[in-house]
Amino acid sequence: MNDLEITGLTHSYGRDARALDGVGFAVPRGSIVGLLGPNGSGKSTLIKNVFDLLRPQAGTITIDGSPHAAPDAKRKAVYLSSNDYLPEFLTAAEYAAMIARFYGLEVDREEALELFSRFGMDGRYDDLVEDYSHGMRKKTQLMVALMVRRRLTVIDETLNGVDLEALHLAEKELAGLRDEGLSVLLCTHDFPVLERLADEVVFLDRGRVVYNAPTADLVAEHGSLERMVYGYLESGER
Ligand SMILES: Nc1ncnc2c1ncn2[C@@H]1O[C@H](COP(=O)(O)OP(=O)(O)OP(=O)(O)O)[C@@H](O)[C@H]1O
Repeated sequence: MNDLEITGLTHSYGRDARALDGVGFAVPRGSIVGLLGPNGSGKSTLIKNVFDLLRPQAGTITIDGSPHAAPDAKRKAVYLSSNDYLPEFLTAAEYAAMIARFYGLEVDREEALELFSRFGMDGRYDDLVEDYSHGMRKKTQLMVALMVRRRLTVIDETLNGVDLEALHLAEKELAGLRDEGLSVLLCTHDFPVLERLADEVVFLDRGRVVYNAPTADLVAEHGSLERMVYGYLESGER
């Protein structure tokens, strides 16, 4: 069973070259899949298609077996965007309650406070987002996703900008989601994080999948994910 399955996904903006050109891969249930690619390779376009913010021009996307635009599919996935935009006029508690309500859930305040404390934000849960630093906003996005614990969590470079301690904790929390049988699509350029955490890696370039294999196989073949990526980019294969 796949929590996310993409086949033949194609997307062009206007008449320019295709941002996505027949992309296909899956996020198997209970796994963490890393999504890698240089700037402009199509990662954000792919994620926007998955969350129905852009319409696929060809191809299919299913979430837990349902077409991605269906309400039941949307309820099963949560998206952490690469920016740190949060409603400034809400407290984190109000923001968490609002996101939870989208999924028909209620936040357990004790659990939320405990999470905030573990992520180094003790006593800040009822403060306005307006007063948060960039890293605190990124951590808030992550913690809210951990509170709602959806079948599929898609992280678009959200971990960039959090401090080392929070990153370490985030890795443990994401591994915890996997241990519960939930899935994560983790878009990051942090090669060591992917090598530690991702079961599989998808490497995109110019809207096409270049590599899609278990991380251990890619590391065994290329020495490291970093060498795989830079080796490919420096080669004449592009
Ligand atoms: N709104 C848009 N209008 C026109 N072209 C776009 C638009 N958004 C993205 N593109 C183009 O589509 C291609 C893929 O962009 P996309 O943002 O999906 O890549 P990315 O892998 O997420 O890049 P980055 O790592 O820089 O965030 C690029 O060539 C980009 O210029």
